[in-house]
Amino acid sequence: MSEKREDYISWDEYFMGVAYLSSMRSKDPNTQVGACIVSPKNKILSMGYNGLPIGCSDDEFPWNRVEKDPVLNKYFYTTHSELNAILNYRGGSLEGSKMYVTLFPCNECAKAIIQAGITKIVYADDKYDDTPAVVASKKMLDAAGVVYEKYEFSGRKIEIDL
Ligand SMILES: Nc1nc(=O)n([C@H]2C[C@H](O)[C@@H](COP(=O)(O)O)O2)cc1CO
Ligand SMILES: [Zn+2]
Repeated sequence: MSEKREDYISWDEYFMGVAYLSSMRSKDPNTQVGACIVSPKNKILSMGYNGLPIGCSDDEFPWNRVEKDPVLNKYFYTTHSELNAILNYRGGSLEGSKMYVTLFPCNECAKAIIQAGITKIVYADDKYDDTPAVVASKKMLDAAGVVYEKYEFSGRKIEIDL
């Protein structure tokens, strides 16, 4: 009788891998973010990446970051991956679920995460940790009892022929 294979990916690699795969759909030239929401029983409930709302053309809206006029920058228009993952969910409740996300959530997404009942965040990168948005985000997540944990990179590389 043959044994089961042993080099299968872990739950964490699976869910963070899906978050990274989602981020690859982003049209943002500077930062691509992906999120994956998982039930307490390890079922994937939803995914999202940072992008424009439906009907707002990727080719017509701006992708700038540093224009003086904020209307000419992307920030007023892009929906963050975390909010998209929450909004993409078409099932019942996200109460008690976990979110895997490639970049630490901002204050706006933290509010949505808290209000959706998500109780744990696993994040890969925290490159904006010293910004007010992330400081405020952590303040709210702490107050609401949402646990956040840094993803531990396993070193595994996955190549997929598409
Ligand atoms: N947690 C996050 N999730 C996201 O989806 N984003 C998105 C918004 C922008 O489209 C992009 C950040 O652009 P930049 O400032 O690094 O050029 O990533 C940003 C953050 C940061 O808080
Ligand atoms: Zn956000």
